[in-house]
Amino acid sequence: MHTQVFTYQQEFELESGEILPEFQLEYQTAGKINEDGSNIIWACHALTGNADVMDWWSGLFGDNKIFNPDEHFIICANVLGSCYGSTGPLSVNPRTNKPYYHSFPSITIRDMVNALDLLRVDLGISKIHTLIGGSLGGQQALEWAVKHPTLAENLIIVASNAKHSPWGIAFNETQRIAINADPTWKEERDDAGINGLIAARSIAMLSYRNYETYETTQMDDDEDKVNNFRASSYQQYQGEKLTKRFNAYSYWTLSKAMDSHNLGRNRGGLKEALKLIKSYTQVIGVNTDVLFPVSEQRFIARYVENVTYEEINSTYGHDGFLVEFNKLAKAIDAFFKQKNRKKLIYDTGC
Ligand SMILES: CC(=O)SCCNC(=O)CCNC(=O)[C@H](O)C(C)(C)COP(=O)(O)OP(=O)(O)OC[C@H]1O[C@@H](n2cnc3c(N)ncnc32)[C@H](O)[C@@H]1OP(=O)(O)O
Ligand SMILES: N[C@@H](CCO)C(=O)O
Repeated sequence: MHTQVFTYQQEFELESGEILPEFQLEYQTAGKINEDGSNIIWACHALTGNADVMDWWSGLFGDNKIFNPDEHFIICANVLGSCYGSTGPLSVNPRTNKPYYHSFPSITIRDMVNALDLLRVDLGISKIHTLIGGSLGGQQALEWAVKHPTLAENLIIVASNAKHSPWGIAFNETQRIAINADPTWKEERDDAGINGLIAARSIAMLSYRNYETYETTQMDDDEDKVNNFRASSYQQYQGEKLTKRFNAYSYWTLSKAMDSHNLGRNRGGLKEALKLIKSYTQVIGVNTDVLFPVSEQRFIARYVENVTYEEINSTYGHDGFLVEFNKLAKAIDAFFKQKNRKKLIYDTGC
């Protein structure tokens, strides 16, 4: 994929009323936009993902895959607040010439989408063939489809929700409590709260997987064991692994953004907001997802007008949306082949 950076050199007002003096988004593209601009696939990434969608969603995006650079123009941008080239807490605040660190403002899913939309306009993109996202990425895609009902012809939402749940917020808060308990978190340095982040990711894994996943992958063979269990080293390993590619500030910022997600805010409620979506929509749930349970995807499907709902079976829980490539590809293929689809190509003009 081809990596580029979009810089918005004006003040950017956040939902909170706070101002970012400017921001940048790192994004990656593959393939070429066709003559009538009808082949654009825009992917939105999850919490710790990045713009390289052909890497983390390699079963769906790539040569000979359902979304491929021969047929499509594929684009994915790293979200505002993250740490893969877009403006986030470790970026230098142009007003102080120092990293933002703890002074980085709170951002919401709407702020993320407003930033993505400025990138879209800058690229002269007025219609999207398919807007797709999972988890936090699905929250962005839904928000974008509500904000601009005629932008995307197709909308694919995987393992996501219309409003973040008390259960999801509780998981996120518990992870932030772990970060806050790290004495270094109060400091102003790149790796502040890093041990807290290890604990946070370890806690998060329990919501991304489930009892059966651990039974299947982390059962010890040695029945005589009383210590050093596989499940323990797995939790340690996953926590430490994240610290090699993420920081506690972005983790905090993005988990707070996830908590903020509510399509119905200032729109007369969730049902009214979901009814605004005009895209052909496919909502996909993973049957064992305990973090974004299928009741949340069914709720979305109940109120969006042109919608199909698909549930995939997986032992992976929430992370199923990142690993069950064959099942996802099959479901998406069936969605595109649905009969009686009217041709709906929108053009918003830019
Ligand atoms: C620069 C980058 O890395 S970009 C990455 C972009 N990130 C994303 O896209 C975020 C989304 N991705 C994810 O959340 C994850 O990668 C997933 C869900 C897709 C897959 O999770 P994984 O951690 O790769 O899979 P899984 O849970 O099976 O764990 C496998 C790892 O745990 C290790 N492991 C498994 N069991 C144990 C154990 N008992 N003790 C210690 N380590 C263990 C494996 O050796 C393997 O290590 P590796 O990742 O270094 O190869
Ligand atoms: N494994 C995913 C979980 C959030 O959906 C991630 O790290 O982004």
